[in-house]
Amino acid sequence: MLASKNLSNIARGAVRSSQVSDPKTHADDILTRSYASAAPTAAFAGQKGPNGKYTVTLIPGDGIGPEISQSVKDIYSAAKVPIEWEEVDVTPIFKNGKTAIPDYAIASVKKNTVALKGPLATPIGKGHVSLNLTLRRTFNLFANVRPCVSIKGFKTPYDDVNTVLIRENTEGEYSGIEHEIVDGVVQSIKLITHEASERVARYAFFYARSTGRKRVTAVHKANIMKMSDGMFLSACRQVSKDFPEIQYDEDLLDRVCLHITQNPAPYADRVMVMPNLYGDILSDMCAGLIGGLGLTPSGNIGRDASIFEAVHGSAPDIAGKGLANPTALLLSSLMMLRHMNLNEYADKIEKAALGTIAEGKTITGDLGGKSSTKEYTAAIVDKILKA
Ligand SMILES: NC(=O)C1=CN([C@@H]2O[C@H](COP(=O)(O)OP(=O)(O)OC[C@H]3O[C@@H](n4cnc5c(N)ncnc54)[C@H](O)[C@@H]3O)[C@@H](O)[C@H]2O)C=CC1
Ligand SMILES: O=C(O)CCC(=O)C(=O)O
Ligand SMILES: [Mg+2]
Repeated sequence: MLASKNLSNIARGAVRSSQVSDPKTHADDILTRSYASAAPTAAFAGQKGPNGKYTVTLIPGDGIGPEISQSVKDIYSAAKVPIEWEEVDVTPIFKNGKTAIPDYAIASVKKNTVALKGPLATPIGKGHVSLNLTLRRTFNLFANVRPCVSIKGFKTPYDDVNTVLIRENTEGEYSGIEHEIVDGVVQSIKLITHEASERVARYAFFYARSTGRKRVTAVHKANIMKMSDGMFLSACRQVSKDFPEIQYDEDLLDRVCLHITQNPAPYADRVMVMPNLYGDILSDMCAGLIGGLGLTPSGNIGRDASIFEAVHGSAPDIAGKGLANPTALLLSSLMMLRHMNLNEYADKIEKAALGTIAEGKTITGDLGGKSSTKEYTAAIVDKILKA
């Protein structure tokens, strides 16, 4: 349960959000609200140093991570964002026979309470555990907020996608509890607790309230996973009673996939909350509706720290070629700025980035353009300097 102090911070967020835009459905009008990150607590949203700047941990990551992180750094310098980056490398070390994230990297996030993270690659099958999941668990980043909004200037079958998906981020199918019972038989445990389900459900209702969304939909497969998803639903139902002004309903994951791809418009009125794996898959599917993974941000929100990262991975197929689209990481960083209450910087950068895409002259290959990561970044920087 969130402390009452935190409730009032969220209420303040609600006032800010309702002031920034009216409830039209055009992408232009909803963007600011959609990339909002309703902070669970302002007390843990960055520490300002004596020089007036915030120190933020930066994990550049693997594959395209360093390229897109450099792009964010260049854009932040141009926009004079009062942030000093504390760059850390999370290449795993071996500690007590297990893979671990280096202590100094953990200490940096703990101290700064806010981090921006590039993608981290995870070996398939054998090899070290996902460091992304390790970070989420280490800092108890219980809610993964994944907004997905149509981008003006990039034509897709729909121009009115505006979904917000909140994924339980610490357990479920991602618990990593697996064992071989006998030769040829493996068991993988989907762990669902009432506590974690209630916590993420409460966050989803807070988020809906503070961003002007009128409904929370719990997405599940409780027809099949009667006990685990059943418990997730019972926690959501219980929490919904505390938010009488927000409508609550439930829908099956497969049906949601069908309906969103047929017509995403009705989903613009709500927040969808769901167990871990469903959120992982559904967020990539939604990204496909707006032009791909180069465009979708996310925030891993906890009480003591928050880590912002793109929905996408390390994109090994294009790494090191200067082709990556840095927009997803940039938009994640804007969620971070709003989380830190640095809204004016976020607005300035968002306008320049989305304006560059809308013009369509200097865009990356995934959006049908011919520009490199650096050229696209330079176009955004140019817009910021001329603003
Ligand atoms: N949060 C994280 O750090 C995540 C890490 N991963 C890890 O990343 C590695 C690669 O995973 P994949 O399945 O290949 O997924 P991926 O998301 O890295 O790539 C999927 C496709 O989208 C494209 N793409 C992704 N980001 C792009 C960008 N910014 N600009 C242009 N195109 C982009 C890639 O080129 C690729 O064709 C794996 O080791 C996986 O475990 C995957 C997802 C999230
Ligand atoms: O940790 C990973 O390698 C993949 C995680 C992932 O796909 C996600 O969080 O969306
Ligand atoms: Mg994923």
